[in-house]
Parts: sequence; C-alpha cells; structure tokens
Amino acid sequence: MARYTRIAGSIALITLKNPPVNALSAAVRQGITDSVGRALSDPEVEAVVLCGEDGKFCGGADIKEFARPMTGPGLVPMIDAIEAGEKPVVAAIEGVALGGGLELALACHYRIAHYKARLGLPEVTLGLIPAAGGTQRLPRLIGVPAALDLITTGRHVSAHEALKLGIVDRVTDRNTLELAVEFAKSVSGQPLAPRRLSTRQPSCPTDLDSFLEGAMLRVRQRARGAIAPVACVQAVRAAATLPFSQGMEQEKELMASLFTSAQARAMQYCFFSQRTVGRWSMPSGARWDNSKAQPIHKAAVIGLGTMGRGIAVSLVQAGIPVVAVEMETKQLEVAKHAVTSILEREAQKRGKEPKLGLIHFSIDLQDLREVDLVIEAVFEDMALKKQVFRELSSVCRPNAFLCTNTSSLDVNQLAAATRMPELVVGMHFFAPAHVMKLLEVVYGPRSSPVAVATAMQLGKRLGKVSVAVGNCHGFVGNRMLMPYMEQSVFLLEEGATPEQVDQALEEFGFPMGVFRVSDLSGLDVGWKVRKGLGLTGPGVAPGESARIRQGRRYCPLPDLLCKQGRLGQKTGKGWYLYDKPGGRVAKSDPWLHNFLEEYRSQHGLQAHPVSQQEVLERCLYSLINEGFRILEDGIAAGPEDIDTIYVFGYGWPPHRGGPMFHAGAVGLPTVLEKLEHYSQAHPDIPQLQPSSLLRRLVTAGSPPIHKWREVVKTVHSQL
Ligand SMILES: CC/C=C\C=C\CC(=O)SCCNC(=O)CCNC(=O)[C@H](O)C(C)(C)COP(=O)(O)OP(=O)(O)OC[C@H]1O[C@@H](n2cnc3c(N)ncnc32)[C@H](O)[C@@H]1OP(=O)(O)O
Repeated sequence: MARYTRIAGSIALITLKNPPVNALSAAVRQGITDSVGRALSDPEVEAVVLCGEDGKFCGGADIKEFARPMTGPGLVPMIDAIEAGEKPVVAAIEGVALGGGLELALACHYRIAHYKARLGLPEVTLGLIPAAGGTQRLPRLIGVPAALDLITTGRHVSAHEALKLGIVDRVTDRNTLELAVEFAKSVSGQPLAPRRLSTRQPSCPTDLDSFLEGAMLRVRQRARGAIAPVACVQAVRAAATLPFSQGMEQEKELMASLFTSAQARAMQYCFFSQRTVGRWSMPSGARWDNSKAQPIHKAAVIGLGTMGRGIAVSLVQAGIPVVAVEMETKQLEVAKHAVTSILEREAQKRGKEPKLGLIHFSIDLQDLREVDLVIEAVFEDMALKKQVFRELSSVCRPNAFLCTNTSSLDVNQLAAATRMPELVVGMHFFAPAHVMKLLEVVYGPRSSPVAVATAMQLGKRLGKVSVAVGNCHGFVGNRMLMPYMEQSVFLLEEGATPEQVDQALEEFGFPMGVFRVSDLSGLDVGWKVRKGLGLTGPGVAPGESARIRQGRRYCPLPDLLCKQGRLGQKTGKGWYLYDKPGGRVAKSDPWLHNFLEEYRSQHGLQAHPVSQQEVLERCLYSLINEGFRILEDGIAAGPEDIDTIYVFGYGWPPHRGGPMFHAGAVGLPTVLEKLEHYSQAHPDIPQLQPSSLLRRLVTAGSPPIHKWREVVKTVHSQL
C-alpha cells in the first residue's frame, strides 16, 4: 500500500509501504494511484514528495506477482499520470530505486538521492526489459549510450554515479526526506513541461546506426543466447528513432514476448534460488535461523598462491583485518607485491583508497594467536594440509574457526587433525577468489552449526553467494563436473573433436566449452586428482587395461597429453594450440587431430559422426544425473543449491536456470529416457545409469522443481 500524509503545510507525502523492499505490488500501485489523484485534486497541495518506508525507495515490480494473473492498476498508466500531473513530484530516493522503482522515479519531475542509494534497471537479469517507460525515458534523460549500458547490463549505480550521469538532480548525506520537502517547496509553481522526460529528445551519437549496430553485435556476443539483452537494444533503438508514444508501443510489444518466455522464468527462478540458498540447512536439523554466527574481527590466510592472494584481497576489501602468511620470506615478498597491486588496482576501479593498512604479511605462525578465523589455502595435498591444520590447532585460540580452501579434499580428515574438529569447515572459493561470486561452504559430519553459520555469514560479508553443502569428493560443483568431463573425452574416443564438443556447449550458452576451460585451468589439475584417486600413475594395478579403471570405462587421453607436456595455455598447447606459452587465443591443432586418429586406431575404436545433440545430452544429462545423486545423498539441500552453484561458479547460462531447472524444463521423463538409452549403449559407464531419485520423480508424475524436496524427504525417511 501507500500512505498519504500532508506535511509542511502544502506538501503531500506519499510513502510506499511494502516490506522488505517496497516492491510495486497491486496494493502499492493502487495506493500510489489513489494518493497521486488525491494530491493533484487537493487545491491546498502545491507539490508532492514520493518516498519509500524504512529507508528503501523501491525495489521495483513485485517479482512474486509475475507468476499470477495481473490485478490492480497497471504500472504504465500509474507512472504516466505522475509525469502528466500539474504539480511537481519529487522522488526522495533512499536505499534502492531499481527496475519499476527507478521507472517510477523517472516519471517524477525531480529526483533527490541519499549518497548511499543504489539505482538501476536490472530487468535484463530477470529476462525482461524495463517496460514501464524505462527504455524510453532513460535515454531521453542521460543519452542513448549511457542508457544502453545501464539497460543492457542491468548494473546498479551509486548515487554519485547517478548524479554524474544526470539521473538524479541532487545527492545528499542529510535527511533525504527533509531535503526533498524543502526542494519541493522551492520548485512549486515552476514550469513542469521541461521536466517531463517523455517530451524530450534523446541525445544520440552522430553515427547512430553504426553505434547501435556495434552495440547489438557486442550484446549478442555477451548474451550467449539470452534474448532479453537483444530486446533491450531494440527498445533503446526505438527510443532513439521514434516519437515517445511509438517507442512505448515497441517497448510493450518486446516485453509481451519476453514476459511469458522460458528464459524469463529461468532467470526469475535464479533470482529466488539465490535467496533460497541463504536459508541453509544441514541434515542434523541445524539451520540458518537456529544457528548463530560468531563475529569475525580478524582473519588469517595461510598460503599465498593464486587462491590465497584472492581470498586475502576479498577479506581486506570487506574491511576485515588479515594476517597473510607464507612459509618463506622470498615467497612472502612475491605474494606481498602481488596482493598489494591487486588491492591498488581494485581500489582504483572503485575510485577508493586501497585498504593496505588492513593486511599484515608474515612468515610467523605465532602471528595467528589473535585471529578469529583462519582460511588455509596451501597446495591441494592432504598430507600438507593436515600438517598445517595440526600446527594451526596448537597456535590459534581454542575457539578460532579453521577453514580449508579445497576443491575436493575430505574436510573430515582435516578436522580430525585438530583439537576442535567442530570448528573446521571447508570454504571452497573459485579463482580468481576476489572476483568470482560463488563460495561452497562445506560441512563435515563434525562441523558445528555455529561454524557453518559463521562461514556463511563471512561469505555474505565478502559479497559472495554462499551455498552450504555436505562433504564428499568434489562437493557439489566438482563432483558433478566429473561425469561431464568424462563424457567429453569419451566423445573424443568415439569420433568427436574438441572443437565440436566446445562449439555445442558454447552454443548452449557456456562462456567456454569444456576443452577450452581445461586448457585455461591447466590439464595437470585433473591429472593430479586422477593420480590421487589411483586412476593413473603409480597407483594403477599392474596389467590393468588402459581404458578400464576400477571396473569401468576410462579415457587416458588427458593423461597422455599431460605426459607430453601439453598442459594447456601455460605450455602453449593442450587440446588446442596457442601462439606461445601463456597465449590466450586457441587455434585448432592438426597434431591433436592426428593424435586422436592414431589413438583410436591403436585401441581399435571406430570413429563415428557425433551430433551436437549427442554432445549436449551426454555431457549435460550425465552432469544432471549426478546432481540427482547429490540430492539423494543429502549433499545439497535442494535443487536451488545446485543450480546456484552452477550459475555462479561454473558458467551455466542463467537464462537456462541451472542444470536441475534445465532438467525440469526439458522434462524429467525425457532426461530419464535419454539416460536409459545412452546407458544401454554404454553399459561400462555407470554415470549414465539413471539415478533412483530421477526415476522416483518421474514415477511421482514429474512434479515442479519446488516440490522436489518433498520427494527427496520421502527417500531419506525410507533409508
Ligand atoms: C509492465 C511492467 C511489468 C513488469 C515490470 C517489471 C519491472 C521490474 O521492476 S522487475 C523487478 C526489478 N527489480 C529488481 O530486479 C530488484 C530485485 N531485488 C534486488 O536486487 C534485491 O532484493 C535488493 C532490492 C537490492 C535488496 O537486496 P538485499 O537487501 O540483499 O535483500 P534480498 O535478500 O535480496 O531481498 C529481501 C527479500 O525481498 C525480496 N525481494 C527483493 N526484491 C523484490 C521484488 N522486486 N519483488 C518481490 N520480492 C522482492 C527477496 O526475494 C527477499 O525475499 P525473501 O523472502 O526474504 O527471500
């Protein structure tokens, strides 16, 4: 709803009231419409101030209403009525003005923002365009190039940037409402026509056509198949080339095609999933709302390789004092230089001073005596990590939390090396750790709820999307990646090329195919893991066939490349060829194609054409199948957790919702049928055998994804 009050004699104050973000629900739209009508018709009212309750202007349209039939007044007529009114309306923006919230503010004649406010049109991130006039008014206010940037990226801007761009008229560190009321009084009676954005001409680059063509090209490349960013460019083109009313018509048509699209549904599911994972739970019954996080006043990072440096930077940027530890002076100096330059570069990007005073570099573990939490980020080696944990356990305060940054190692084994195993959790960061949004918080059987709550809370402070997961090899993300990667190399044995597999995956929407990713991260990473698992190297039983391990199909191709020193970009060759070691541009490598042919003939393998469909089905459905097993095992609390991990950490295209959402969208019976088909064709690949949870879900009539947890619960209760 909206509250109407009269203040300072002649000012009508309309306050949006719909916690937690004052979203524009039907009741709020009705309240605004009624209040604006009342203010305009009251002769004693000279001007109107519009604000949001509880220091938040407005978080936009109520996304929860999108799935229901529309009721109440429309957003567009409500907004148009404000702009057309004969009394000045001033938006007093605190907190956020996002999406429909900013569109509402753009219809006001003046905008005053608190310096901490954030503004933006993030509709594109929900698979939509700003269709309450946002695509038509913003270009008329700040020009086509700046508006196009904000609308196609959906990025939020600070109040100061909004002032520079011309979105707001004033920024204040005072009481925004008081200033807005003073301001409203001062502009009362002044002509309103120049303040109505719908009547303005947008400022366009002189070479508008080539500018828009270039923008469309860039947006298509970045969009990876998403349709909303393309529609954003089309709508802004309409603003630049058509009168306002025709632009509004185009905006409406474009929105109509997006609103009910599968992509919009997927992206809105991602939005809510990201919030769902914050309400974490553990099989023990510990949950986000019954477990209290401890405050972290000071932290430490042990091991300043690539991961440790990124983690230290994240902590400092979040304002947390850090002790950064390396084992030797020389390594410490190199790391110190690297961390300092990242901090300086990042601060410069944000127009701030680097918080260099917050970090203390040391080679002395005794410096950890005062810290509340340690993140160990040494080399991925169990014996080494155990040694570090033993030392930490004797040096740190008894109640200090000990976290390991590991991508697959057993958190429980590390916990066992300490005096307080309940204070040990995994914090699986993704490289580069100060950039990537995902954090897997891994609890072992002995991790206490308070340790999990503290790590989750810390993740939030670092600006991460944190997902609590159980302890198993590879946790959620990497465990699901294993069958996916295995299928990709099996497909090479059967006749595909890395180029074909990558192209299929990139057309699906991944930023990079599996082989290009492997070249980027280094083939030796997986080689080491496979050695650890006894799949290659000295751990393999003598006489075991090259293509069978532990009774199932194995592909030695990645190991063979590693043995030849083809480790990917760093050695200038891997699955592709690069112009030099460290080169970034992947080229097809005739050597590799010959090598694959020789390999197939050596092993008596008949190459056959592999279709794009087969690549996608085998790679993606094997990954999804593992996701079902993870749910069954209770490693992830729900499909939203898995999907959030994949969207934020593994490049899964958000417009496809995540792997589990995708399975639901394709249809669970189809996924099951395809897995059965491939499993029969390849009985030596157990990962293709459909999981029992998938079968159960299909038997239960393939319920919608938000009901899967109930089916998982019945599985667990029967165990
Ligand atoms: C013809 C026109 C038809 C449609 C027009 C659509 C235009 C639009 O306006 S689309 C919506 C655009 N707005 C957004 O995309 C903003 C989304 N929200 C956010 O980015 C954030 O929530 C935030 C506003 C920046 C606040 O962040 P934070 O303080 O971290 O809180 P959260 O945990 O994210 O959110 C708290 C709580 O509020 C719910 N929520 C947030 N925004 C909306 C919304 N627009 N509609 C409905 N609900 C919203 C969110 O889900 C959380 O709910 P929980 O139940 O607590 O999980």
